[in-house]
Amino acid sequence: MKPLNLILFGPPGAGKSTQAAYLDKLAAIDSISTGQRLRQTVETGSELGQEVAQVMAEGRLVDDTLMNKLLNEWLLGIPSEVGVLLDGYPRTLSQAQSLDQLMQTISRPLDVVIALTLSDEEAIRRLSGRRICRIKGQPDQILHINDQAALDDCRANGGMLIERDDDKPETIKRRLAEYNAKTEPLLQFYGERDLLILIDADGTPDQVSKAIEQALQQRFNGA
Ligand SMILES: Nc1ncnc2c1ncn2[C@@H]1O[C@H](COP(=O)(O)OP(=O)(O)O)[C@@H](O)[C@H]1O
Repeated sequence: MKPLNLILFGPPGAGKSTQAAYLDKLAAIDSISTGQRLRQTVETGSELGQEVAQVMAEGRLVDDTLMNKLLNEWLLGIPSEVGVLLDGYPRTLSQAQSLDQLMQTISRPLDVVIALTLSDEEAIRRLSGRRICRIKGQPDQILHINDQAALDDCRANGGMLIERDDDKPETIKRRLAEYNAKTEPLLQFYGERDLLILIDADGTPDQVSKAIEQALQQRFNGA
């Protein structure tokens, strides 16, 4: 498949990071996961990191001006011959407008927007039981506390189980509310330009990946 420039939308818990990792392998794409990059900024302990940590822990959105500036830097860091997948950006109309401008300036047109859809109930179930298994020297694995085999496997490999600061019940509600109020309206913004593909995310990661792959094949290879 040709290098694509795409946006992956979806409410918290829809499985954006899991699908981004899958799409990374499918095509020549580098992904920018804003949540992940912001958490790295927090880990540096810098002044900016401390500010961001507070906003994230409350489930609010980081300020648009700052986000737009960071995104510009991150996007410019991606070689022009590979595509880009944006996971977690844009999240507001101001961010979408800023992205349009930047993509035009650097001649990197947006090819498609994939929106994962999931009910609030299922998102809450997933997020409140979500844990990260961290094993030294390996990429983080996401698992659910109901998955005993995955928990045992993580412990047996010397992994540490971590709950994200923003996966607390009150914060989850706030994040979903932010998504529904500020981000979901962007679907119309992209739908009007005929860039939007909706994918039901209420399935296993494999089922969702297959649905995405099929939709992309149909759109770009006419399969
Ligand atoms: N584009 C963005 N604009 C503003 N805040 C953002 C953006 N991307 C990430 N964040 C911050 O990082 C948090 C975590 O984002 P992310 O890891 O994508 O999780 P999720 O989408 O599951 O809530 C958000 O709740 C928000 O505080």
